[in-house]
Amino acid sequence: MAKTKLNPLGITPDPALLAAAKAAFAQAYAPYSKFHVGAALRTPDGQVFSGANVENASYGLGRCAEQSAVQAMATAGARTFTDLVVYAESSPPASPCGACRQVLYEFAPDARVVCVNADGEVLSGLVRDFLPHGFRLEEREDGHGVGTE
Ligand SMILES: O=c1ccn([C@H]2C[C@H](O)[C@@H](CO)O2)c(=O)[nH]1
Ligand SMILES: [Zn+2]
Repeated sequence: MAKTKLNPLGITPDPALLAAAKAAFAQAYAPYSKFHVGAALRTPDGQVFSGANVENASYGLGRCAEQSAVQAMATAGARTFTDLVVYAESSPPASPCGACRQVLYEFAPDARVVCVNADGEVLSGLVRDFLPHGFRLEEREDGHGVGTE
């Protein structure tokens, strides 16, 4: 596939991850924005975790789909992922917000991100492309937060 400005990785979403992201999308709780999003990621050993956006009457407490998926992964004991698919029906596809980029960067700065919509439009990049100079324990030399986890 030819690389485009929005899809520099020149990739299409993994079918299993796309199916999981669509299933999560169907469960999104977004009565305020009406903007449904589903996300699914795969760990190096092949486990798939998904999440949807979950909003709140106290708007600022809403949780994005990408963060929901990362929370599911971490809660299951997994600590990194190789691929993330984000599904929404917008054009261009939903792109992870700044907060999500930092949450993704914590666990998988080198993961591939593929954002896609119902028409198959793709927005892609590595997590580190979405968040240049991200803040991460392993990449710091000042000993910040070095612990046992
Ligand atoms: O990549 C994105 C972009 C937006 N949202 C959610 C946040 C909010 O619930 C709604 C509108 O921004 O969509 C996500 O979950 N992921
Ligand atoms: Zn977000």
